[in-house]
Amino acid sequence: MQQCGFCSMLSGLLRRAMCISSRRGSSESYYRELGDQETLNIEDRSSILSDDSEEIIQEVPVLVTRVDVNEMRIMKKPSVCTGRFLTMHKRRKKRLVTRSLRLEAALLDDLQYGQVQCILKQSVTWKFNAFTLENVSGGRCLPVLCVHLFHVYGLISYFKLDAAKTWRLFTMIEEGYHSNNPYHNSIHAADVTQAMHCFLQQKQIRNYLEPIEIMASLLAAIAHDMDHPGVNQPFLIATSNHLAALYQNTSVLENHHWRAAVSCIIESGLLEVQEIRVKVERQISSLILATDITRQQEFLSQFKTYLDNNTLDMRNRDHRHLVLQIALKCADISNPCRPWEISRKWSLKVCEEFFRQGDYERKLNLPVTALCDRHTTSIPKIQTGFFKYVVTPLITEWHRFLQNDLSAQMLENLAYNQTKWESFVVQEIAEETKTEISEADMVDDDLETCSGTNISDSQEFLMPLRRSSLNPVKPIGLKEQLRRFSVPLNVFQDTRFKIKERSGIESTVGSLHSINSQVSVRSQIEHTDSAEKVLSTEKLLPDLSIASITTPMQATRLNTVIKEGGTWKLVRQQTFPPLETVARTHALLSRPMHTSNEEAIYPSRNTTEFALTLEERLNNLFKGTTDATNVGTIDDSDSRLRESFKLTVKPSSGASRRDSATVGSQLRDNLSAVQLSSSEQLLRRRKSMPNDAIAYSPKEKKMREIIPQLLRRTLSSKDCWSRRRGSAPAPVAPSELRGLTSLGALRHSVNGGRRKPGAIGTCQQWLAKATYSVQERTMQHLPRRASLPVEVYNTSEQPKTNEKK
Ligand SMILES: Nc1ncnc2c1ncn2[C@@H]1O[C@@H]2COP(=O)(O)O[C@H]2[C@H]1O
Ligand SMILES: [Zn+2]
Repeated sequence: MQQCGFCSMLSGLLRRAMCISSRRGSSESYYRELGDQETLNIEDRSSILSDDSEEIIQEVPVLVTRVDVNEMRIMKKPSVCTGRFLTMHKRRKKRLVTRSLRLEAALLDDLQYGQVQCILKQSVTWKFNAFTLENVSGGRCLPVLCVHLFHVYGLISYFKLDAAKTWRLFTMIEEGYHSNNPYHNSIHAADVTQAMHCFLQQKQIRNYLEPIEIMASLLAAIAHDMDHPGVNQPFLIATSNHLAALYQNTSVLENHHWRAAVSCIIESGLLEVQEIRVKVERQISSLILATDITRQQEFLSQFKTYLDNNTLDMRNRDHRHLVLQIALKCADISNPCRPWEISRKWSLKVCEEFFRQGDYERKLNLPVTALCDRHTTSIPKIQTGFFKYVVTPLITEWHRFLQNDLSAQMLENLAYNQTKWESFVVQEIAEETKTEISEADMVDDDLETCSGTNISDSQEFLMPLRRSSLNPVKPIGLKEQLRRFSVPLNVFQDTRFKIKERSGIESTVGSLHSINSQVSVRSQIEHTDSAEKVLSTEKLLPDLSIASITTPMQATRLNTVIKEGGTWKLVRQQTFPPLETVARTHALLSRPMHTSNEEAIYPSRNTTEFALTLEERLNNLFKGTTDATNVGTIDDSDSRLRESFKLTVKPSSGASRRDSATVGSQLRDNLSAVQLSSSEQLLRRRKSMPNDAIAYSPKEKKMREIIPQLLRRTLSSKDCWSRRRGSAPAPVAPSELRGLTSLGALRHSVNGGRRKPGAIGTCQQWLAKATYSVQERTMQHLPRRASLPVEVYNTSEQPKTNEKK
């Protein structure tokens, strides 16, 4: 149908504006243009637009953004232009009411169709760059890639999928990713999906797969990290996140990812045929569960056995499934195998996420996970370890299976990237040695200065060391800031990291963004650290994305998976600040001398009150019986949880004091163990203060005698010095000092009082080392922070804790 000049201009404008509504959250519009049935059935109300007002042209952005449909009905005369296009744009216009083009004018051009197509053409090559697709698709790389792949495989036509529903599903999954995660966001999902696509294209796999397996594999890759909170499983357990309770501390994240995926599939209504849906869901679940990196050894040895014995038969469904599991695992950790430019970007992002977790742990007074401690480890060190112990063993086997150009390319890139990071480690060590030598000189000076003073004054003896190493002077330049992140200088001296503006710390490529965030996170942390002597609850809230993992909408969706048709409700739970457990409250009440931020925050909370609240919450949680769905484990767990809840939640819980204390209170225990009644004064006391101004208890006196001796011994033995990055080595206190030094150790992670982990030889050992502090915490049965898991588990059958990632 021919359109008048005005109409074509208007339609052009509105067509472009429609990109906005499809940008985030309005899943259907993008795909409506493909003409699904629902769209074509729409009542034609083209009459709301007329062709007679010139001023409408200038006002279009305003009309589109501000005027609602009713107003427009009144304003406009019947239009002479009718037809499909106008029908569509009227529907879209509704959605646009809430958007402001003036605020987001740039979005008009954000979907660059030509460029998107160009990048999508590369989606079968290993050099594919998900970041580029993200840029040219206006931040929508995941659904754009997925729709493309579903077309490439002919899945839409084979399964007769509704195009709008398909788009909707991908949008829902995309929204399920936390865009504020540096690493676990929808770009990572797109990257893994593309890697999976590359693997599925290999003849050893492609020739044997059934369409349903292809669809399940792609969907599993797309959704494999859905709703990832940006922290690992041990963190969720330690902070008693509701998901840890829900999934019984076992593959918590993976369990959550697959359930989130299935809930989206159900809600999108994409797979209407029950039989297909059930099959797909089952496969997705098994594939996503296999991505639990702590289970790598298990899968790898199984795969190895087949390869060693040459018994892998791709005509066998189970064998095929194992290969798909391995493929997804490889895809998930394939970023080290990408070309250096892309790989480096992922490395920075994943480490940034780790370091953020470390910052949260520090803020929460939890032991800082070794891998996440920006003060004691570095990006190159993390990368070399991960590449060597986790990626290489898996990709080597994968190459043994594929034996083709793709796998050879992956291994080649991996080796190259590993060499790069190793060279940075070498430079880092050289830098460190230089710094240590110069700082050791300073320490010598300090010691000389101290030599005339009373050596028995342990606090003063500690002061110069702690001052220099733990409270470094605020950096001024970027170089210094980066140095303190333990990243070798030359990583950033690379032209890619050149700074355009000193103040803005802008880089020539986006990769510096992550470094900037590190810098900003770090400086933020430092700022708050120094600003708050006493942590308040609000300040403890580290990040909304973690605090509120599972948004109300997602929770509603998940309920359909967890308890289909039941009244069971997964509620959004505020994880931070941790809730007080009954036992914790009891312990606090029984020690009125101790003050904590929790006490300050909840002064009126008493045991019974809290128990009731908790009971109410749990009753809500377990209310109603349910139909068994495909998630039987949860059904089983419900009754167990309910039972154990009855057993454990009693107002006067007899839990031991140690069990009930938080890490924070352990610090207080340490202090009280040496009866430092005036500990705060002691910590602040300066040399100038006369010694006899404080009356020491016998224990404290003893400590004051022992500490200098131990310190002297420690300082004279270089071996005992922990290697701190970029500052004077701080003494590692022997076990006798544990009580006191844990104050500094836990807070500042100066390897304080920890055993030196043994040599690393396997993936498991590396992972164990990486999450060392968490393991230590688990092994010592240090108290978990308050909230659900503590109450709901029967201590006699405490579930096995999986160290995840
Ligand atoms: N380049 C990397 N360096 C260190 N760890 C990584 C890297 N890439 C992936 N990982 C970890 O490996 C895990 C694989 O599963 P996830 O994607 O859930 O989370 C990933 C990270 O924790
Ligand atoms: Zn992942």
